[in-house]
Amino acid sequence: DAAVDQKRWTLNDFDIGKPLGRGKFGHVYLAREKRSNHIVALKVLFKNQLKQSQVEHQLRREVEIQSHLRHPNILRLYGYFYDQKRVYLILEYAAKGELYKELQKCKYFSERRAATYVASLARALIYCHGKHVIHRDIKPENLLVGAQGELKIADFGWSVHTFNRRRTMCGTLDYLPPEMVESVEHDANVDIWSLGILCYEFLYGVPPFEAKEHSDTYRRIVQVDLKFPSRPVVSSAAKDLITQMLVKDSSQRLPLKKLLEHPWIVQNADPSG
Ligand SMILES: Nc1ncnc(NCCc2cnc(NC(=O)Nc3cccc(C(F)(F)F)c3)s2)c1Br
Repeated sequence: DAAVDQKRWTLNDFDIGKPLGRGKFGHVYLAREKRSNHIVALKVLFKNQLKQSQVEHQLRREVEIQSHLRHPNILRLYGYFYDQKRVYLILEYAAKGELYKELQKCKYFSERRAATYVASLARALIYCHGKHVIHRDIKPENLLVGAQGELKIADFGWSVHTFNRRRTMCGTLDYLPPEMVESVEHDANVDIWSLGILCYEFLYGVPPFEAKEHSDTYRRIVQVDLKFPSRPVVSSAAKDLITQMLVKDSSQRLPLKKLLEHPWIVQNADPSG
């Protein structure tokens, strides 16, 4: 493992395979490291785009944060290298791809599948918070699925160490808690809010505060305008958990450790995760 971290990688060390997906800043390819035959995902980022968006510091922070994280539900970032025009991230390959595509395909998940995902995300976030790392960008687009169907949190491009909380606005509005939307001080409890949003979206197929206009989404978030549709039918235990997570006062949100003891999780989550 040390070899992986310290080695100076170049593109010649890899055979490049099929494209896996395209992100805002560049494409991801399947790749095989020639010496070890180890299969990885290679994310290619263009330096001029990173410069234009002034996110180089975020990328450095992501690489730094990810190099200390080891958890079955967190996608590994093995290392990085760069050439004249590009930066390459060497990532763990998630064989079953992007979760949001799965959610689009089956509209919403069963309560057992949703609870299993939420429990494994809670365990990954407990691990991150234990290392003073908050992800801040938990949403379906940043979740991947491993070969055994296990969930992997990816893309720590917006994560921070809690001692230097930032107020920059992040990605889509839907997952942001009131304190970030109102851009006041925020802490690890922001990830509890986003996990609550995710749990709702896993069960209903749409995030709870979705609206046509940004301004309407903003208002619904800060007012915590939480409504549960009559279809699909969802258990009251699930609604109770979501209601305990989507609380405006971040200190009153259900702690992640308590989430793992909630009846809906205990009765529905597959312990193997
Ligand atoms: N099947 C698959 N198996 C493995 N991976 C896959 N896709 C890549 C998932 C990612 C993991 N980590 C990432 N990190 C970043 O993208 N970081 C990033 C990018 C631009 C700017 C910045 C910043 F500069 F703004 F921070 C930070 S993308 C797929 Br599909």
